[in-house]
Amino acid sequence: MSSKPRVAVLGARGRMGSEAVKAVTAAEDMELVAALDRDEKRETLTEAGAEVAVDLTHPDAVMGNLEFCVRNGIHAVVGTTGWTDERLATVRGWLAGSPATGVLIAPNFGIGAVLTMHFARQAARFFESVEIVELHHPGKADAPSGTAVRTARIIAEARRAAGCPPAPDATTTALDGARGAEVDGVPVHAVRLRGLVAHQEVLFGDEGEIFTLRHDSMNRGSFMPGVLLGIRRIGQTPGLTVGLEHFMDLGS
Ligand SMILES: NC(=O)C1=CN([C@@H]2O[C@H](COP(=O)(O)OP(=O)(O)OC[C@H]3O[C@@H](n4cnc5c(N)ncnc54)[C@H](OP(=O)(O)O)[C@@H]3O)[C@@H](O)[C@H]2O)C=CC1
Ligand SMILES: O=C(O)C1=N[C@H](C(=O)O)C[C@H](O)C1
Repeated sequence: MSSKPRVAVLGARGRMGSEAVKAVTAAEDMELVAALDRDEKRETLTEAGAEVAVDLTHPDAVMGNLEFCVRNGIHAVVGTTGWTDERLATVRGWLAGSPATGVLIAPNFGIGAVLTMHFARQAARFFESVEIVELHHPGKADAPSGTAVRTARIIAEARRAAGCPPAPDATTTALDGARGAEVDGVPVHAVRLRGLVAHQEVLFGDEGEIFTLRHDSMNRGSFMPGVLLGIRRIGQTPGLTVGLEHFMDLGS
């Protein structure tokens, strides 16, 4: 990769993409060479000589974009949501055919959001109960958020490893959705409200105490240090990396 990575943004007219265009343009150690949105052809990436593509599009679009990038040896920094184990396995398969290429999938670029997940992993085994509430702007396409799904999986994995029993819940009758969506055994509640940007609470409870981890992104600029970190590191990180924490030297 060049000493100044040549960067393209996909989804460049969107809420996140337009911020990323500004952030990459303002960063002195990288160069914006393409800004693509819906209906613009992916070949622009190769024509522009892009070395890193930042995908901030839509769950329906991201797989096609990534296949193109990996096939052409373009590293990818992905914020777009909609990830399942099957999708991740497909990306790993593409990368097997292009072993020098790196793909970072970051459920959340917010440094505080990554720390929330890190601390949630540590707290998970100490409390009987855990639930997640994520709160977002009403323009969001997917529910629950990718961050909430990832947080729930991290918590569930830590609780399984520690041999924790399921959280107590005496509910026998409920309206559909009243107890949220169950992600790996963790209830996740999604709020969509005008005025919000991106927020999450992880609630841990035990006899006589509640422990709450909360993160608030007040604007989309809050995600940009994480996006730039991903661009700076992905060229030296071949293969699939899931989660920005792997670039943050957090230790255990
Ligand atoms: N990881 C993180 O930290 C964050 C991740 N996100 C995620 O990023 C994604 C984008 O979010 P947001 O910016 O709010 O969404 P927006 O809808 O504002 O932006 C998405 C942009 O991508 C465009 N687009 C849709 N399909 C394609 C395509 N096939 N090729 C190129 N561009 C396309 C859209 O065009 P059109 O409007 O015409 O559909 C739009 O301009 C979501 O999945 C969201 O959850 C968001 C915030 C932070
Ligand atoms: O769509 C959003 O806005 C966000 N999407 C990501 C998610 O689904 O977790 C990250 C952040 O929550 C903002």
